[in-house]
Amino acid sequence: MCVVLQGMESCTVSALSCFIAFCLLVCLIGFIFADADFTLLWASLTGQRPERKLKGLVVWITGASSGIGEELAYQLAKCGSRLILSARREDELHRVKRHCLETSELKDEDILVLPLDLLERRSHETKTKTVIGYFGHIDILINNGGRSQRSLFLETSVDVCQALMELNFFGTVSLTKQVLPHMTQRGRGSIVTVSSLFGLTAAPLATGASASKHALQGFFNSLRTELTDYPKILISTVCPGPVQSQIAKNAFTAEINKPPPTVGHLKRMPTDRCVRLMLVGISNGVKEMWISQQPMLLLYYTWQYAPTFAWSVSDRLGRKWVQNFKAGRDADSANLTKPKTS
Ligand SMILES: NC(=O)c1ccc[n+]([C@@H]2O[C@H](COP(=O)([O-])OP(=O)(O)OC[C@H]3O[C@@H](n4cnc5c(N)ncnc54)[C@H](O)[C@@H]3O)[C@@H](O)[C@H]2O)c1
Repeated sequence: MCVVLQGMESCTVSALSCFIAFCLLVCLIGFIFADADFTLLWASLTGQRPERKLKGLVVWITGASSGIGEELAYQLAKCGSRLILSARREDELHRVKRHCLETSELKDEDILVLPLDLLERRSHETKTKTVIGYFGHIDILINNGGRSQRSLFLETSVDVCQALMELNFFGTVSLTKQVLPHMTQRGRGSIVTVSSLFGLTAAPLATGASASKHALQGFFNSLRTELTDYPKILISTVCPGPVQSQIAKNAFTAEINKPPPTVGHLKRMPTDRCVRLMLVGISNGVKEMWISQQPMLLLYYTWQYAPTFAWSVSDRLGRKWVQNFKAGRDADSANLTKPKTS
C-alpha cells in the first residue's frame, strides 16, 4: 500500500515538473519572439478590440503625412474613428485622406485635413479651436510628428540639438498645453505621445534626438502623476524600436538642412504591426508601450535588470555602427552585423 502511494506521489511530482518545464519553455519561446512588452501583449491577447473601442471617437494625429502617422490614419479610419490629419504638407494630407475614404466607411466630413507646423507654437491655440469648432470635442490626441538624427555629437552643431528639442519636445508640449484643458473640462480623453526606445535607453548617432525623447518621457510621466484626479484621462507614451517609415530619410544630420548621406536599411518592424499594437494599447489604457522586434526588446529588458551588462553589449553594437558611419557606409544596416568592408 505504502509503495503504491509513494509511486503515485512521485508520478504526480514528475507530472507537475513536466508541466512547469513546459510553461517555462512556452514563456521563453514567447519572450524570444515577443515584439512588445508583456502588458501590451496581454492586452492584445485578452483586451478590448480597437474596432469596438475607437469607433466614432475623434482622433487628432500629428505627423499624419507619412510613416507611423499615415498608417495610424488608415487603421483608425477602418475602426470608424473620425480624424484630424495634421502635418506641414497639405497635399500629402489630402492623399492620406483620399486613401482613408477609399478603404473605410468614413464620409468626407469625418476627416478634417488641418495643416500644422509643430514649430509654429503660436498657431497651436487657433488650430485647437478649429478642431473643437469642427467636431465639438477631441477624444484622442496622438503626438506623433517628429524627426530623428544621424550624426556624431563631436561633429554636430548645437543648433541641431536645439532644433530637435524645439520640434520633438516643445512642439509636442505646446500642442498638449492647448488640448489638455479641453480634456480636463470634459473629464475624459487620451494624450498619446510617440517617444522611442531611445527615449528610455540610448542609440549612437542620435544624442540630440535621444535627449528630446527622454525629455518627453520625463514630461509625460510627471504629467500623468498630476492628473490622478482625472481617472478617465489617459496619458500614454509609445516607445517603438526601429519601424519602417521615412524617419531615416528625414533625419537631422550634423548641420541644419543637411540631408543624411546614406539611408539606412536597418531591420525594421512593419509599420502596420507597430500601429496595430499602438491602437490595442490605446483601447486598453496601456500607459507605456514598448514595441520592437528582437533583439532590441531583449536588450531593453536586460537594461532594466542588468544595466552594466547591457551597456557592454550596446557598446559593442554601437562601435560597429559608428565605424560604418565614419567610413561613409550605411550605418543603420550594420548595427547588428560586422562593419562593412566595401
Ligand atoms: N520609425 C522609427 O523607427 C521610429 C522609432 C522610434 C520613434 N519614432 C517616432 O515616430 C514618430 C513618427 O515618425 P515616423 O517613423 O513615422 O517618421 P516619418 O518621417 O515617416 O514621419 C514623421 C512625420 O512627422 C512630420 N513632421 C516632421 N516635422 C514636422 C513639423 N515641424 N510639424 C509637423 N509635422 C512634422 C512629418 O511631416 C511626418 O508626417 C516620430 O516622433 C519618431 O521620432 C519612429
